[in-house]
Amino acid sequence: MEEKGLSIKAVGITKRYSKNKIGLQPMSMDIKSKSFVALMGPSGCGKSTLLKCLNGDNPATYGEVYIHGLSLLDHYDLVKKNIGYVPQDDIIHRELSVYKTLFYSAKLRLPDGTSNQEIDRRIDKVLKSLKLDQHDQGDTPDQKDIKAKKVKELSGGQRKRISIAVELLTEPSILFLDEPTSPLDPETIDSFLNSLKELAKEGTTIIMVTHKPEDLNYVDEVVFLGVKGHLVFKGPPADILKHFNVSSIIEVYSEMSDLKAVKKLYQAPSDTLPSTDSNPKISRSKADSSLRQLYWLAKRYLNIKTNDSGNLFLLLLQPLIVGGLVSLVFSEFRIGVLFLTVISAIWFGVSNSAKEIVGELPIYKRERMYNLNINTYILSKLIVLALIALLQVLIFTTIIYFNFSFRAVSEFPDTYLRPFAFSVAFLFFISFSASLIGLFLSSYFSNTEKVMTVVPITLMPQIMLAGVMTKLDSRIVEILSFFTLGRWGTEGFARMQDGYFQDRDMEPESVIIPEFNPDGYYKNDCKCETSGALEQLGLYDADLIDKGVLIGDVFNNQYANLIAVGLLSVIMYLLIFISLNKKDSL
Ligand SMILES: Nc1ncnc2c1ncn2[C@@H]1O[C@H](COP(=O)(O)OP(=O)(O)OP(=O)(O)O)[C@@H](O)[C@H]1O
Repeated sequence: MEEKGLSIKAVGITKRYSKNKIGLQPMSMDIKSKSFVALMGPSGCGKSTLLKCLNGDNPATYGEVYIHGLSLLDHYDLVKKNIGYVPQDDIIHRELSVYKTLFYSAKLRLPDGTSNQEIDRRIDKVLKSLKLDQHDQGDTPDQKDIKAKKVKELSGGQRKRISIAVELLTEPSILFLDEPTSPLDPETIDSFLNSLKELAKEGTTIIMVTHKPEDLNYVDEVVFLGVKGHLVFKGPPADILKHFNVSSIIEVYSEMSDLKAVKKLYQAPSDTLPSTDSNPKISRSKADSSLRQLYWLAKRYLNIKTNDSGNLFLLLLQPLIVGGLVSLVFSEFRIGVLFLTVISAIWFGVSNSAKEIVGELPIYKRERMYNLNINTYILSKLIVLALIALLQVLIFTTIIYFNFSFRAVSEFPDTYLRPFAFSVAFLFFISFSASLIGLFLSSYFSNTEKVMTVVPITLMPQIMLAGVMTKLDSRIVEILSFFTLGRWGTEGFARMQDGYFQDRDMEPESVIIPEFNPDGYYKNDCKCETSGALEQLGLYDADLIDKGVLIGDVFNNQYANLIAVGLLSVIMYLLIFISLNKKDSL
């Protein structure tokens, strides 16, 4: 299949989406090395679909694509590093500086052991080749070098070029660009397309989706698709008007939006189709070195978080506000304080993580195509989110601890949140586990709005099934509560508080959180045995234990709570993995 001078050979490729929806009609094409190709056609005709079939992002249902003579499906792990791809969305983080964006991408993509000097050399080279090393017009000499600017300070066109620069760092032999000129003004388009033209001359084959007729002045070839994924033209730009017998590209667009006209000009493949069997999914190899990748992913993520100082400030303000409110609302230490402490820890975890994957989905997908390992990606998120959760829980617990040690229940002066270090550790575990819930939502849904709609729905059961609002007295409700952190967290935290006092052999009347009724607190002489925090939760319906639905003794210890939270975390981790894995190839 090796054919000299060819970068891409597509043989009888066809794309069908689910429900047999047509993506591409059968087509074949050869794309020569070092050529600059424009891919055009009316909206929705299948340009992005063709691009994704050629680069492996979403492979063809039937037919074969060969990259430098190697089958894309059979040798994906070999050929993927020759491919650069910038989808329609930017594939860079807005909070990082341009230099850090390129530096981390190089660390994540280039082979282990590439020196920092080599990385700097490549960064300078790609910035120069995309003409990003020059100051903007009107810049004063003391204005920031582009490398020091944050991505969010750049114009749309500059951002697009930085996305391309990320791809060029690995010196790919083929570059796929999906509508790179859309956000550019005419003057910038000229310098941008000239720089792509030079890149092609130097050896990079470029396939670029575009809607702009002017872009044809810069390319060597045009591939034109008509509606419903029909190939209708492939040739030099100078021939296109003659081929369609029209006087402007706009007329080509209007003709090729009509299915009848399209069918007349459709270029069906002449080659024998290699197979009519459905293509298998592309298999992706593991990362080069998972530990090294984990280090750079976590470092980049931490850098993104610390660079976004406004958001970091709000994250740390949360425990101050919520802790302050709990202190304000409760005049004494009651079961409600324990409950709200646990619910706050859950809230911190879920809200910190809910946007973290969905918000960078195009970046994740692109890096996954290249060499990203799903486990290292999830772990890198968890490391940084754990750090944030620890800080939040520490601030929150400190507020609760000091406030209620001053304002313990008047008749029971020993009653306030303790022991401090264990409380922080336990709440951190709950918050960390809640981060996994947030990450799961973030990995499952395809946009941030959906995730934010679902977050409150996820939190409600944590509140309702914790056994504080009401006794869990039906079998189904009790069983449902097993799947919430609210239940295991509140119960475990209550048990920890009770245990502390029991271990200290304190006077019975100082048992933590005396039960409150409208006439005051139960005193030792009438109700001391049921005055523990755990007893006040509506959990463990004795009836259900009698009937054998619950195994009372097994659940009745602190470890059971920790194990339950641990198990929920493992389930959540697996769900995140499955959701991310499903995004690989649609
Ligand atoms: N993942 C998908 N599942 C189902 N249908 C899809 C999917 N992606 C694209 N399509 C459909 O395939 C057709 C071609 O879409 P595609 O995005 O390739 O067109 P396009 O020419 O790139 O459009 P535009 O110029 O608007 O970007 C459209 O009808 C689109 O709705």
